[in-house]
Amino acid sequence: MAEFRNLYRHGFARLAACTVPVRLADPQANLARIIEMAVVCDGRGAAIVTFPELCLSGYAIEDLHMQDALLDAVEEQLTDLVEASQAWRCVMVVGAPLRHADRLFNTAVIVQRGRILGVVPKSYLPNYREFYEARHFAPGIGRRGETIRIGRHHVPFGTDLLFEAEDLRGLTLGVEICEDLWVPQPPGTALALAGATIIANPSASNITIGKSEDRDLLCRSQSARALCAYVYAAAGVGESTTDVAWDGQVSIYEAGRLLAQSTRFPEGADYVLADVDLDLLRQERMRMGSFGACADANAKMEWRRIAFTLTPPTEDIGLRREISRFPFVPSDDRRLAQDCYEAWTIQVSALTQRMRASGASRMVIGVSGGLDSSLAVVVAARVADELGWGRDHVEAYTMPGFATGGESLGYAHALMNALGVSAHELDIRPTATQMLRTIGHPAGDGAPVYDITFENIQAGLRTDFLFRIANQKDGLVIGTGDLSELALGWCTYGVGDQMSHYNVNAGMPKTLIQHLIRWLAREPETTAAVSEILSKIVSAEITPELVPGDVKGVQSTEEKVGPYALQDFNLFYTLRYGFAPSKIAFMAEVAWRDPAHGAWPAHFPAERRIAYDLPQIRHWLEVFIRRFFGFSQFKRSAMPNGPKLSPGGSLSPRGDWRAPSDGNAEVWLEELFRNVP
Ligand SMILES: Nc1ncnc2c1ncn2[C@@H]1O[C@H](COP(=O)(O)OP(=O)(O)OC[C@H]2O[C@@H]([n+]3cccc(C(=O)O)c3)[C@H](O)[C@@H]2O)[C@@H](O)[C@H]1O
Ligand SMILES: Nc1ncnc2c1ncn2[C@@H]1O[C@H](COP(=O)(O)OP(=O)(O)OP(=O)(O)O)[C@@H](O)[C@H]1O
Ligand SMILES: NC(=O)CC[C@H](N)C(=O)O
Repeated sequence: MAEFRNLYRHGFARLAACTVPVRLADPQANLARIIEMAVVCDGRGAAIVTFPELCLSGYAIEDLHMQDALLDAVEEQLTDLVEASQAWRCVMVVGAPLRHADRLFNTAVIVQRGRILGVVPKSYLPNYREFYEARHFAPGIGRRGETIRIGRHHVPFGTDLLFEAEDLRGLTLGVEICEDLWVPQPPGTALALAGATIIANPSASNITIGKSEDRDLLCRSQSARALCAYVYAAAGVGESTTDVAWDGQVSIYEAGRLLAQSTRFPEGADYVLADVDLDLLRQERMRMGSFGACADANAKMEWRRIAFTLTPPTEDIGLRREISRFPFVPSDDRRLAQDCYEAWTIQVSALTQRMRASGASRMVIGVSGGLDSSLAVVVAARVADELGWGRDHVEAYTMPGFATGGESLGYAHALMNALGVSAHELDIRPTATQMLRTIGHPAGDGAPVYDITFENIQAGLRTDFLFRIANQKDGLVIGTGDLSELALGWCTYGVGDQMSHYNVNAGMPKTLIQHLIRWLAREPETTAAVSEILSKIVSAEITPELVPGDVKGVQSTEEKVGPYALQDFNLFYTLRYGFAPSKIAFMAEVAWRDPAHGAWPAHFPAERRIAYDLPQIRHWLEVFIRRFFGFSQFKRSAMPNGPKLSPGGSLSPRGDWRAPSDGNAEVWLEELFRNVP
């Protein structure tokens, strides 16, 4: 179990960004601080530990950089660092001034397990405003394929170095130094295109008002554009304040997302750790063919790939990374409100366009009193407003069947009335009974045989009625099935709720629908009557109501297909990143095992803040795999049009997800059974 819970086993790698107090021009004192930090970070299981620019000598020491006594001392201390590093697994990136080819370079020295793996010189030297680096250093740009001597070590030197872990898929390190990130074409871009997944930036970036935001923008955008992890370690305490000041901020980013950041102006040494997802980076690069095309266009350059063996930890060392319980739903209140607004606006604008373009004059919709059709009818009412139609152009039908509860029926009527749409009740039972009898089904004569045929006849007749009413009234049938149901195949195919003329909910995961309805209920534009009924609907149990309740209580959808919270989690990581089931299970356990850990989305009811343990996670993931890969693709391959909503993906065969309708789930099940205890 400890092995299963090890982050390295699931494609994560722990990175550290450190700032250490420097003593100006005192490499021995500085090495002592660096070693203290390395011991801490290595002990916490870090694979790569990045220190600030020129931290062995101090950055802001001006012409002292040209003193042989200092430069000799730097080399001596580096030799000591190499010795000390035999005790650790981590790769260290340490800033040092080094002499080479009759010049002085501002470099990063990459050290691991008693070996200097290479030395990367700073490509671009700032020599403007408060910076005078060109007075001391030679630019590293264009220096490739060289060897530098440090004490008795002869090691690769240049901007052409990539450091690759032989025993951890996807861990390739590239290094650039401070100003390198400020230029239009940072060396890190070429490094990433050549395969670096992690860019380390040892930096000495003095602080001025507002500069921390500028750095954040640069790091974040570089990590997004180059699809990499970006580690930024700035110099802080002890740097000379002769003319400037330092804030020692260290940060770790991944593909546009800030993973960890220290507070600024620490009093001494400080560090952050974050676990980056190497699978996510690899998957994103593989998926976005444009990344590969850009790499090909830059393929002229030659690279030296320095291999090293990491021997990552194998025990449970936790996961230093926030995994949201609801990947489709942000926890942050403002972000969630913004996402709900956007989802709602996308639905309204998409359906408005389709109504305009089709020439139809009405929307026909089945309203059950459940979540999906409630959202869809509210959208339809708003579309009627947008089109200047009057809400009577929304032909809403509630169609009680054999299992419709009084509560749902009441909600359906209340919602239709509160919205002011054309409200109808159409009892499908006589037709359904007739059909059951005609095909010789025992339920036609009242026998309690509640099988799939019994269920689907009801779902099918509702659809049949809606389509014929649409013909009769010049309307389009508005579909209600959501993304989560499509993922699970939880709908009745063809002659059933799988089909419509346009499905406004096709891109909407169930976990987001609940929040969107809560958000709509709170919106100032929503009338009190609509708001009240929406609040009731969102609190009710999710059920298709196709099987009479007196047989087995309310027919609970989640008892059958699993909690939507988990199934949306499974869907997100399967669809967006193609992660293996064992990795999804590992992440789900981190997210779900402790209700007290991590943020819940705002307004999420306290009584629903529950935990799932690994056996439950494994069980429902198996159900997901069987339904998603093994069963339901034929329903998606034939699905009607509807807008993509979430960056997590859509399931349209014309959009994010194409798959064979006659596939199977073997490879995923086998991986799950083999790798999840
Ligand atoms: N690969 C494939 N390619 C083409 N056709 C394939 C197929 N695999 C099965 N089929 C056919 O499809 C049939 C199965 O599909 P289907 O007829 O849809 O039926 P099925 O998926 O078995 O049942 C529908 C399920 O969805 C639930 N439901 C229905 C309506 C609404 C909601 C809701 O909560 O919103 C839930 C309902 O409770 C029931 O459990 C098979 O019997 C077979 O005839
Ligand atoms: N009693 C009903 N009256 C009218 N339409 C219904 C009724 N029951 C189901 N439908 C239609 O079939 C769709 C699927 O229904 P079902 O209730 O089985 O699942 P659901 O996904 O939970 O949807 P909802 O949350 O809208 O109930 C509904 O969205 C609705 O359009
Ligand atoms: N050390 C450096 O390269 C600092 C330059 C960088 N542009 C900064 O302003 O922080």
